[in-house]
Amino acid sequence: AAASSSSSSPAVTTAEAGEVPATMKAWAYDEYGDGSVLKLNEAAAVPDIADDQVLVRVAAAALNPVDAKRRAGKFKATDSPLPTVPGYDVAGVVVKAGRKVKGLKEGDEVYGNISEKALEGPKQSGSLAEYTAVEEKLLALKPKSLGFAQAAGLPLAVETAHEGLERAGFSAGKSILILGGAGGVGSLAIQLAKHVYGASKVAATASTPKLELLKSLGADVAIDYTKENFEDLPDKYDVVLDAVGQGEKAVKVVKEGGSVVVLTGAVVPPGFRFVVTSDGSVLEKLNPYLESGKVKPLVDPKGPFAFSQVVEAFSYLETGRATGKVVISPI
Ligand SMILES: NC(=O)C1=CN([C@@H]2O[C@H](COP(=O)(O)OP(=O)(O)OC[C@H]3O[C@@H](n4cnc5c(N)ncnc54)[C@H](OP(=O)(O)O)[C@@H]3O)[C@@H](O)[C@H]2O)C=CC1
Ligand SMILES: CC[C@H]1OC(C)=C(O)C1=O
Repeated sequence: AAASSSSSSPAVTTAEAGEVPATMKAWAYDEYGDGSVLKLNEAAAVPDIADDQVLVRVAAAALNPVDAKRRAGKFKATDSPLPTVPGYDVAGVVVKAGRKVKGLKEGDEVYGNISEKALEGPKQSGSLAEYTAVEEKLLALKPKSLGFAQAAGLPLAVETAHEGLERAGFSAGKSILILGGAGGVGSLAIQLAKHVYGASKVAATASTPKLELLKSLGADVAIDYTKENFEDLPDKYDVVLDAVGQGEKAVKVVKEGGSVVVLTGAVVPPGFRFVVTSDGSVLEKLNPYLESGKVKPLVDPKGPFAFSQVVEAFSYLETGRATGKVVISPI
């Protein structure tokens, strides 16, 4: 399921990129609810760009659980107004640049997580559309060795994994347990911990069919949660990264003075939770690892899903069984 390193032919040519229509196709919902509120709008307004933004012709997008939680109204108190075009992760081509944009130009192939704060005023017009407007600082040039679909599967998940490791003070020689190693965040957290940070030991949990995948990503120990409880095993870790919602169990296996980073669900001391901040400079920092294939995006083999299949793609994501990222491509 690991991404191929070949770059797929872009869905958007630079020539096409030069012509910006007034309307576009976009998936949207005007009320909170389950997947049935999602409708394909054939004539949505192409978003305007601010001075510090670029307009991206979307080639690929990826789904995140936060898209589904947001659509369910879980974050309505701090959400942007309805109607919403969902989608945080984008890969595509710059077709227009605001007058304060310095580092990007028309024709650049870019990728990123378009909402700086995932829960506080996320973009109302997201990446599940033909065009989206994004601040330059949230984007990076797409790694040349990755296709648009592979690149779209990185931003929010890899930024979360990176921020979690940074907030935990993870560093070379430390041990880590990753709860949910086969998911979008977990599959990248294993790779970052092992191949970027130089972990002494990476353990991760998944169900039986995914254990070999965890090892292929860099895990030294793959724990089958359908057969044993990690909290009953003798091993303790410098850091535990919880991408499942097992914060109360996670604290039982952290070493004295260690860190428990919780991405979702209950938090008990010494655990802490954070919400990812989008930052293009993190993608730039990781670029050598991504270009070389030392860190690979994992695109769930059930995809990439066609743009017309977004509802089906969300249904699959919401089973909680996705392996890596659910990607929508081409758009
Ligand atoms: N705080 C923040 O900023 C962020 C929070 N999150 C949250 O983190 C969580 C994970 O996100 P993401 O990785 O994108 O999710 P995914 O949908 O990609 O996770 C799916 C994976 O979870 C695994 N999984 C499910 N249950 C368990 C379990 N009990 N033990 C081990 N693995 C399990 C599945 O493996 P299997 O089939 O083997 O069970 C599957 O491969 C979500 O709740 C998300 O909302 C994500 C990003 C940012
Ligand atoms: C409270 C964590 C929330 O924020 C993101 C980005 C998720 O996926 C969540 O569940």
